[in-house]
Amino acid sequence: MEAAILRVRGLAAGYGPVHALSSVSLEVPDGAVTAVLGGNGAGKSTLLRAVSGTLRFQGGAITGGTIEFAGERLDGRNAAQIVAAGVVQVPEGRQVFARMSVADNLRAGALGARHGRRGEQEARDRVLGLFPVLAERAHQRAGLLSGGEQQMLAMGRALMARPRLLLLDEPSLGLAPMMAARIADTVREINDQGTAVLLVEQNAALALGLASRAVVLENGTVALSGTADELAASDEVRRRYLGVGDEEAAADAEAGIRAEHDHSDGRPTLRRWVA
Ligand SMILES: Nc1ncnc2c1ncn2[C@@H]1O[C@H](COP(=O)(O)OP(=O)(O)OP(=O)(O)O)[C@@H](O)[C@H]1O
Repeated sequence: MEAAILRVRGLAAGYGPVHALSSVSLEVPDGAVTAVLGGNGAGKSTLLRAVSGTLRFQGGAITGGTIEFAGERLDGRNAAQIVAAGVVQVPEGRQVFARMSVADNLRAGALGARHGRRGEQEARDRVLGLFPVLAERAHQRAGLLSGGEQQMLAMGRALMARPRLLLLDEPSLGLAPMMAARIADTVREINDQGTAVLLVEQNAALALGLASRAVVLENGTVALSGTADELAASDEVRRRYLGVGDEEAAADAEAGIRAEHDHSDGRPTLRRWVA
């Protein structure tokens, strides 16, 4: 496994009386895609918000533990400082600036990252290379884009800050399967270009196809962690998150996922997390 770029240790977080995360520890390797799976309310979004410093915008707070990015502590820093450090979140539901043009949304993404004009131009070239449709729609209001295009814009806006780590919250949510597959291809391309990705997804098949490692959150704690192959081979994950009931369907799902990975010996060594 590559060196970790993000290290979360014993993280606890909540919203007033609501304890959303407790004793969460995980490592995100540099340059790879790491997936976070889990059912509704498991704490996935809370984890991303804690890392990006946006928890307080939702009335939440970190109550314990540490978050370290590239050797520096992020917990205690505000959202703008965390963007400047190289971590940018694409929130669930896209949240593009609906009344602003596509071009202005992208411009807004570069604010605060302080990469200079040349850096901004390089970032824009990269974003428009990944999402040519955003160049075609540059002067259109963001609110008029389709759901898939808004997801592309939200990801493009985040990339304008030139993050080293991109946090993606449910990028496939509400999208038709073909558009979800296109978004997945782009996540792979973004990662191939050298950006580490922490991906929260309810679509476990899609997430495990993209990720090299994954964790499963249950009730605010890490229940399982391992390589994507190990998790994809786990009966528990297949039953609960891949929606696979019978053996034939299980084989199909696994074949689809394994096609994305170099599979070595095929023996799962899934680790049940002990906090
Ligand atoms: N802004 C908030 N105020 C109060 N409680 C919240 C808030 N956001 C989330 N919660 C609670 O925190 C817990 C974890 O929620 P979180 O949104 O992190 O889960 P999730 O795994 O992302 O679920 P989903 O897939 O439904 O978004 C849940 O009990 C949820 O009700």
